[in-house]
Amino acid sequence: MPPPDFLIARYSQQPPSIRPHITLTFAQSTDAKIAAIPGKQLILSGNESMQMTHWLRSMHDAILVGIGTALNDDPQLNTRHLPPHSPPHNLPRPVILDSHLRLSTSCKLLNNFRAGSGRRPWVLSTPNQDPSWISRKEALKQAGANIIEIPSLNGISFSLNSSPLDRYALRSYFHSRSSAITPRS
Ligand SMILES: NC(=O)C1=CN([C@@H]2O[C@H](COP(=O)(O)OP(=O)(O)OC[C@H]3O[C@@H](n4cnc5c(N)ncnc54)[C@H](O)[C@@H]3O)[C@@H](O)[C@H]2O)C=CC1
Ligand SMILES: Nc1nc(O)c(N)c(N[C@@H]2O[C@H](COP(=O)(O)O)[C@@H](O)[C@H]2O)n1
Repeated sequence: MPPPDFLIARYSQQPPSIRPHITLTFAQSTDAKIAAIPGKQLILSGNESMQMTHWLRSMHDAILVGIGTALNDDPQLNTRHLPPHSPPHNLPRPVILDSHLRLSTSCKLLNNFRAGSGRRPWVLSTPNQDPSWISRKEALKQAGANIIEIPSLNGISFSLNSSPLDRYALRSYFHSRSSAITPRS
């Protein structure tokens, strides 16, 4: 089964050659909320909407979330709601913004990677000489994460003209929006 026509029409265009193609998505309640109480994942999407999200995931190179989302939701960021297909649907590369390397070594993203059912997660962090940061870096690498160190003062900048992801040849990414990550033009 292919993706719905309206998604094919929108996403079959080649991504622009200079800037990456970014899709920003979030599910919102009728009273404009995207999250509930801390520590609890809030499922807002119904079945059809969730399936559309998974089609979108299959059509992007990567999916970007903040560490707050990774810790709160322990997400999988895969395409498991799509009908089985041969060859398998494209899985987006999970990319986590995590300056202090708080990601758990036993999170589902790393478990799925080690089980062969998910891509290796990329953790974008800020280099640090603190021994505890270095030891967390080693533990996460051991668990399968690719730690990408990006010097920054006030958080990793995602200016549309020079995203750190450009350097890693990700031409499209799917940005699951939380409250904290906002794109700058
Ligand atoms: N309804 C929906 O569609 C979605 C809801 N959510 C919800 O959002 C909540 C999590 O939100 P938050 O923790 O506020 O946001 P978040 O998931 O973006 O995490 C915030 C943290 O990410 C890191 N971060 C973000 N941008 C960064 C940057 N440019 N450079 C370096 N580090 C950066 C910082 O450590 C920051 O404190 C969860 O409850 C989750 O369920 C998340 C995604 C989609
Ligand atoms: N499409 C959509 N609908 C909702 O109701 C949601 N809460 C989200 N959240 C995003 O999806 C991630 C969970 O992914 P998995 O189901 O574990 O694959 C979550 O972390 C948010 O980024 N999305």
